[in-house]
Amino acid sequence: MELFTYMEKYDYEQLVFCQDKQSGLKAIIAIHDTTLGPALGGTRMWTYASEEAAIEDALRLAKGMTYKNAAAGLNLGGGKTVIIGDPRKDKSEELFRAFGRYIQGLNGRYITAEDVGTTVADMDLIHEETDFVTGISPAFGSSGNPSPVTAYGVYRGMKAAAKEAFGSDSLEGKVVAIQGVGNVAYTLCKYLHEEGAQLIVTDINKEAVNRAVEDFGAKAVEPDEIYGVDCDIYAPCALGATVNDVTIPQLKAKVIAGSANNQLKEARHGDVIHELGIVYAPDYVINAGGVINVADELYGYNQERAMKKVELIYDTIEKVINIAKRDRIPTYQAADRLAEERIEKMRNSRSQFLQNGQHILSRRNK
Ligand SMILES: NC(=O)c1ccc[n+]([C@@H]2O[C@H](COP(=O)([O-])OP(=O)(O)OC[C@H]3O[C@@H](n4cnc5c(N)ncnc54)[C@H](O)[C@@H]3O)[C@@H](O)[C@H]2O)c1
Ligand SMILES: CC(C)C[C@H](N)C(=O)O
Repeated sequence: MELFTYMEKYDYEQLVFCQDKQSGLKAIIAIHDTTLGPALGGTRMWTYASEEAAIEDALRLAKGMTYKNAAAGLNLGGGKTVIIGDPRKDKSEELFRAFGRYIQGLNGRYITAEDVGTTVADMDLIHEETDFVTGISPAFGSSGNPSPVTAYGVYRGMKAAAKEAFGSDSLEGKVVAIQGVGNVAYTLCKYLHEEGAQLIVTDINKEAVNRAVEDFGAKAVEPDEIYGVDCDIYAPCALGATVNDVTIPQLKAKVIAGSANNQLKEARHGDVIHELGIVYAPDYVINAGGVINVADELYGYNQERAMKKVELIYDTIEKVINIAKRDRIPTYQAADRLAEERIEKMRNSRSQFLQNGQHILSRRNK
């Protein structure tokens, strides 16, 4: 990959390579856009097939955070880190503290949090070296694990999408097919069960499936059966790219609404489901609950205030659907339009983030 050509094409600001021999740290911090404020995005720890694959992932995820944060109405830009390593074997205090020092070196241009492969305990170690980390333990007055809050946002967004598809936002009696019942989807199942939805679940982890069956009376199916089940709503909550040429012809759902990042394998799959009349709740809009929650730490964390903001994902999904109808475009394009318009409108107020030398983060700890 010609890095500068790529960065110029998609307008990335900065790419930081971090190497620490003693701890084994190899990390890439990608900062896509700080027009709206400092770049906030999680740290993913993963065993990548190659260094190029890790760089590509960091770049792609960072740009996704620019759009997620903008569409969520946050005054934050987009960035992301990937740490190359196996989260089951390669974690250590030295590694996360070394990483924390690199973040500190960016002096607030980038703020991190959890992502796939990292936990609250890891964020606490990073916090030993820097204040530019969120999703740390409630013991520090912070917000902790973002997953349950992400689930609440997905639940709210699913209701808004259901309203468009079925004429009512009630999920009572609706059949929801959930792919992956991990951290986010377990709590999502709880909300759906409480509202009287019927659940069909799958996971490659049998324990996770059994828990959903026992706790919420869910019906279990094999992983490759989930796409073709009779259901009203398909909720991808495991991997990306599950809306593709192979799965779309199997889908019976009228709504796609789940937590996974990058659900459409390619943009054109968003066009195909639009043509089929499926209401798609764009992934980065519906799964913004976690980032909205951790971002509230920057103002001194208040759970009630954060949950109120997350509740508004319902309204944002409605707004996206209305833009899609108004402009006769698929919802994934409408979401991009919403995010890009906000960034453009705010571009001129950029200097205000450093007005009188005051950074947005100076509000923290007050
Ligand atoms: N945790 C958050 O706050 C958050 C925020 C935004 C987006 N997301 C996205 O939501 C998704 C779920 O996140 P999570 O934190 O719940 O992760 P998780 O790892 O706890 O859960 C994912 C589950 O999917 C299962 N899975 C993996 N491959 C599968 C397959 N082929 N078929 C069926 N199940 C499979 C795993 O066994 C696991 O139980 C991820 O894509 C993540 O990027 C999470
Ligand atoms: C900042 C994090 C809580 C963000 C989360 N990992 C996401 O993809 O939205």
